[in-house]
Amino acid sequence: MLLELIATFCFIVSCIPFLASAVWLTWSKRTRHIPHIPRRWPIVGNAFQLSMNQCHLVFTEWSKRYGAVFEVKLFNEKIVVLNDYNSIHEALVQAGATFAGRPKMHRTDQKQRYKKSIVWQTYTQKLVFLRKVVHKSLKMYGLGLLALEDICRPELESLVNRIQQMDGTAFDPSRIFFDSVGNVMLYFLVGLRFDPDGPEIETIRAMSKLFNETFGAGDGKRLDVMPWLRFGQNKETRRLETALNVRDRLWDNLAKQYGTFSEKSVIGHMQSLINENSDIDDDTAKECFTNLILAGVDTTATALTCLILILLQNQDLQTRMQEEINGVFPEGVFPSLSKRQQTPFTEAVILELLRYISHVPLAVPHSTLENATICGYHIDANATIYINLWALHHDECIWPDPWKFDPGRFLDNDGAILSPLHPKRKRMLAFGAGRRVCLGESLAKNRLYLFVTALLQRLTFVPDDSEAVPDPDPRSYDLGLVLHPKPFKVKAIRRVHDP
Ligand code: HEM
Repeated sequence: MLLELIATFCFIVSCIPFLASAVWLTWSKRTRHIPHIPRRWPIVGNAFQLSMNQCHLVFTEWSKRYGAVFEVKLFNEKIVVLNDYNSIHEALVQAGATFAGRPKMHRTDQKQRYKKSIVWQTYTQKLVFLRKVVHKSLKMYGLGLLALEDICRPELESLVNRIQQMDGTAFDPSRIFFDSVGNVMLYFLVGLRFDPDGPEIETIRAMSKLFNETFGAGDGKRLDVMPWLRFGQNKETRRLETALNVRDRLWDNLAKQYGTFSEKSVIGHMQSLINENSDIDDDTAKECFTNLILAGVDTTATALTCLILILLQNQDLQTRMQEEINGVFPEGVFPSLSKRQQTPFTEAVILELLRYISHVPLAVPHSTLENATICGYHIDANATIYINLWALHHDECIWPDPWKFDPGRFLDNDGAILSPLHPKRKRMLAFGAGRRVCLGESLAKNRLYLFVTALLQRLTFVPDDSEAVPDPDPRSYDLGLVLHPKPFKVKAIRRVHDP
């Protein structure tokens, strides 16, 4: 008996080191510390290693060396960057409630914009309410397919006419697309259309450029991480002030001219709630107007511009799209969303365009609302999180030869478009995912389709021989909130259809 007791005791004692190391291993696995980008300097952190204007490219390179989840330090701010599907999906979808915040930033503190905005507000009851209001009015007003077609048709007729009247002279496509997409958006938002050569569209174009430069993850970020910049007169501070002043002037002029907007429009609907809901005031309506104009115009107009740039280098692709489009929408038949399934190649081109250019490369910064774990790494509450959609969309494990523009990635062997549940489609997250997913996803996809089909149905785009066409490879684009290709000109030839 005594011997048995001694043997049991010895057995237990000998197990202790094994048990202790098992507990330690499990614990340390669960609470692994996020890899830091090495060579952090005192005070500046990794700032010298990070070229701000190309930070999406640098992050992607770092992810190959340090793993899909890492932390970078810019002065006082620590940013966790998520670079692959597993980490991004875990944060945005599986732990969506925890990662739905927005970080506090000096740039969005101005005039307390972060309390009024959809894009910059953290995850509050008010944000949820504003998202619902916008979603409901977009749906009621125009997301019905026929209504969207009705709204786009006059704009597209006018766009194609404007281009045809140029009679083969070269023009800047980004400008002319901005006008038309802008007018569709203005109609949704305030129920008005404006003369493309008039002051309103001109102001919106200027405002869009300023906001793109000011609020992107690139250069504009300096104002958040280098606090001393806020006190002097420098490029960044002046640009932020000008951006907000231009925006205020536009809003005041519209208010003076039109008062409140049609209740059927998104912002008019919001204005009608001002007396009912103490959370909504005129500043909230103005801020949401700004958010939606900026998020809804530049993104789509730039995608169209990039497509034209890609087609200039790839005339076979253009011809194949035109043949498909004309087979379903012959001359005189306005393209219709109900026939989208009959144009799988065009659909695949649009999906590949959104993957290839990934023109909102780092989404909008997120933040954690509580302590969290991603891929086994501990992340503190209130951490800033960058979602590197650029890295996800150019990940060779998902997209072999990622720098090749290949619509075939989204087609099956029979030439049909892959189902939205196909692993490839699920890994294309151009609009983000989860609680902060882009509010305009359906609108953007449907509108892009109508613009692409209406343009190629009647026009062929060819290079302007007098100027070199810039590289369509998105690695050469300029970073703001949205990536933009270098400016270029194009010629359009009116298509002559077979009788
Ligand atoms: C090709 C076109 C577009 C692309 C690629 C795009 C992409 C994105 C992305 C990546 C985000 C950030 C998601 C995140 O924070 O994780 C976003 C947010 C947003 N987008 Fe879009 N977008 C497009 C068009 C539009 C349009 C047409 C609208 C107008 C209704 C719109 C309104 C918004 C808004 C309001 C947000 C902020 C949502 C929030 O913070 O809760 N976007 N978009």
